[in-house]
Amino acid sequence: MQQAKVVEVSAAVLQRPDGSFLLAQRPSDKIWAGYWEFPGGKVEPGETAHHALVRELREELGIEVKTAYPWLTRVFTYPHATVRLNFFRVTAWSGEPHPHEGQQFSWQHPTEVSVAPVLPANAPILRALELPSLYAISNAAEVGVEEFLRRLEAALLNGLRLVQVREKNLSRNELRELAQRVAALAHAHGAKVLLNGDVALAQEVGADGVQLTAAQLVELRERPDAEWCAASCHNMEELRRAEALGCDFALLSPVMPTKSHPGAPHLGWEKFTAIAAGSSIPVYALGGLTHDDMQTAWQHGAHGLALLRQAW
Ligand SMILES: Nc1nc2c([nH]c(=O)n2[C@H]2C[C@H](O)[C@@H](COP(=O)(O)OP(=O)(O)OP(=O)(O)O)O2)c(=O)[nH]1
Repeated sequence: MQQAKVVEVSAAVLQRPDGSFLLAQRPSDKIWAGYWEFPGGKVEPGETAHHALVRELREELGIEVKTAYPWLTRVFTYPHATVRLNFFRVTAWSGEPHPHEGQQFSWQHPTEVSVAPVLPANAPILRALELPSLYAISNAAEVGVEEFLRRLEAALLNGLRLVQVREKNLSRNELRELAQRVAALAHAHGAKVLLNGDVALAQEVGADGVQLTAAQLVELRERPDAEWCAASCHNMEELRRAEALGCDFALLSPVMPTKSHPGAPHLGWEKFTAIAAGSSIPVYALGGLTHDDMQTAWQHGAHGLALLRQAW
């Protein structure tokens, strides 16, 4: 049987420092006219996805790309074609975007998109944009619960918006109480909380979702019924499982040697990129990293950083 041709497309999430991003309305002479999309277009023969991105933004918006990070790749089958959408986050450019092809533009915020309809392939992309760059993992047993909650509040005041409660050394009752307190505090600051490994307890304490362990990924046949579901991955196979299960995002670790597993093998950035490149879901880099590694993580295809001790 002949394989259907896949059309390569580059699309830009132009992001301003306040987190808003640009959507454009498809012109009346194109398929899916009137639908909202990220600026971009087809990759031409001989071009890389990055070249196509730079060319399309010059032609469509009249801007020059200064900084573009490879982000998500999504294959989607429309009645007219199967497309591979290579999304980049564009965080710096010169010039002011102008509609060179008569399109409407609109700057939107991740949690309150007010234009419709958006191209069908783009719904998970909009959801991914709700995820912040930093994912902080708890270490309450190590520093003490009260001290941890003090540090959590300071971090929330400083803009932290995504937290994982991961405590392997607490009893179930201690964990329940801690998770309830973390969820209450985080929600008061508009942050989300995921609980490691326990879907039922996550629901019970009012967490926003669950962080599946690699072992759970192997066992589960269906995505747990949680608003947010993430997965802890260490290789390509686990990341593919996380995507197939419908997880919203993944952690990929350990990128660098860690204090908790001295001498254990680590991925390094090259292998991290080889695994994360082409992922359809956001991937956070975890293991032996600090706040200073954020840009390096973005350059290697990560959505952001997950930090444990370094977060607090
Ligand atoms: N630009 C863009 N295309 C998207 C997005 N989401 C999505 O499914 N697509 C699909 C719609 C189209 O099938 C394909 C892009 O093709 P296009 O027709 O816009 O490309 P183009 O600007 O190079 O057009 P043309 O000159 O060949 O007419 O990708 C998105 O966010 N941005």
